Formats: sequence, structure tokens, C-alpha cells
Amino acid sequence: MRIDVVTVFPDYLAPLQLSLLGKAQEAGRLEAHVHDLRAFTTDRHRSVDDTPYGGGAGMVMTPGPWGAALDAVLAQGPEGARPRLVVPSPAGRVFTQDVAAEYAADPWLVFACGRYEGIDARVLEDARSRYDVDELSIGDYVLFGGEVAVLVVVEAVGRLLPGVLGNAESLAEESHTGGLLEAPTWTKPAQWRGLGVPDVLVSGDHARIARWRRDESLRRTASTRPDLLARLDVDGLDRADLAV
Ligand SMILES: N#Cc1c(-c2ccc3ccn(Cc4ccc(CN5CCOCC5)cc4)c3c2)n[nH]c1N
Repeated sequence: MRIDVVTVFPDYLAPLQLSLLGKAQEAGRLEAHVHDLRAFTTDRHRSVDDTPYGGGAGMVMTPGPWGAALDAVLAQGPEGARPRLVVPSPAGRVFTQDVAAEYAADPWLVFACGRYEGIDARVLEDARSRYDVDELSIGDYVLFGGEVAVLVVVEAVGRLLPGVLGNAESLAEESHTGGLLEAPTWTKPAQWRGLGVPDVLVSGDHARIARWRRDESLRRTASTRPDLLARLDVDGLDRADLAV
């Protein structure tokens, strides 16, 4: 997978070089390019924003540098390719594990990181002729800009790429895969500050352990995220059993 990120704060994306995402790049599983939007400005002040038409608080990012940046990114990719352009925004569709899985199947993701009060609407309108544009929100709160959202999305998507996560089995058991929260976990020592480990987990009975973890997962989901449970048609689930 190739990802390109256009931003006025390239240093915000430095974490992409760390940990498993950094290793994925070294292994050639992920190719990340960060572009400074100001490199595509033409005035001596290298300006990227201006006052909003119709009035209102704050500033809006001007279309010129964005158009040039998105043209340049496209020119660096394969002839005729039509990448997905992901535009983080408070007004975007909510990013979920299902969206991460959708993105993980894309060969090329381009991220446009807005700042101020957002990007001139014509940038996305113009981009739709050569990108699949997707406005995306990582949650119902307001950030300063799109960079943090890109880090969230790239980490969630990167984990799903083949070979990036050492233990791919864990993907099947973790929260939001299959729509439930994962069960609590324990490791050594067997006793810690007077607290032990559930007997079933040291029973060696793997079928019983799997059933116990499933029950704990259902109980935790019913208690913490009943909204997730409502969406699921869990086989043989007796919701009365989950009264918590
Ligand atoms: N993903 C994600 C995000 C973002 C996000 C993503 C990208 C940008 C680019 C700029 N900002 C700041 C910003 C602040 C306020 C507003 C609203 N105003 C717009 C003008 O009319 C009045 C209302 C918009 C933009 C961003 C925020 N926030 N929360 C998420 N989950």
C-alpha cells in the first residue's frame, strides 16, 4: 500500500516512521510520502488560507495550493491510477473498523490534512474527477486539524495489512472485529497485589477458555457498548443472560 499525506505540518506525521508502521515501511509493505502544502504555494508569504466568503469566524484554506499538491501527488503514482482521497473532517462519515478494513484493500490512499476551519469546498469538488473522495471523521469531537486523524486511520489500516501485525490471530479476537469488545486479559505473575487470575485461564481446557472469553466479551460489550450489541444478531444470544 502507498499512502501520501499533504499537510502544513509534516512533522506531525513523524510517528509514521516508528514501531510497526516503520517496520512495515522497511519491509516494503507500506510506502509513506509526506508532502508540505506550502511547497505548492506561489506567493512570497507562502500563504495557504484566507477569510471565508459569507463571513464567519476563522480562516479557510485556499484552493490553489491544494489543487497543485493533489495534481503533483497523482503524477507520482502509476499512470491512470485513481486513488482514494481521504479528507478528515468533523463533518465526515465516522471511521470504524469496517471502514479500516475497506481502506486496507486500497492500493493507494491520499490524505488531505486541513487546518483552520477547513478546506475550500471546490478542492474536493475538483478532486472528484480523478480521486475517489471520502470525507471522514474519527469521532464526535472537534480537533485543530486532520493530522491526528491521519495517524489514527493509518495505524488502524496498517495493522490490517498482511504481515504487519506479528500475531495475525489476535485480529480475530480483538475489540470491534466481529462487532464485540474483547475479553479482559491477564499475564504473569499468577498473583499480583493479592489479585489472582481466573481459574479457567490456567485450566488448559482450550474449548472452555474460548467459551469463557466469548461470554466475557458479550458481558463487557453489554455493559460498556450496548449499542454494538444491538447491531448484532448474535447466534443463540439470550440477552437476559447479559443483564449487567
Ligand atoms: N477527522 C476529523 C476531525 C476533525 C477535524 C479534521 C480536519 C480539520 C481541518 C480543520 N479542522 C478544524 C475545524 C474546527 C471546526 C470546524 C467547524 N466549523 C467549520 C466552519 O463552520 C463553522 C464550524 C471545522 C474544522 C479540522 C478538524 N475534528 N474532529 C474530528 N473527528
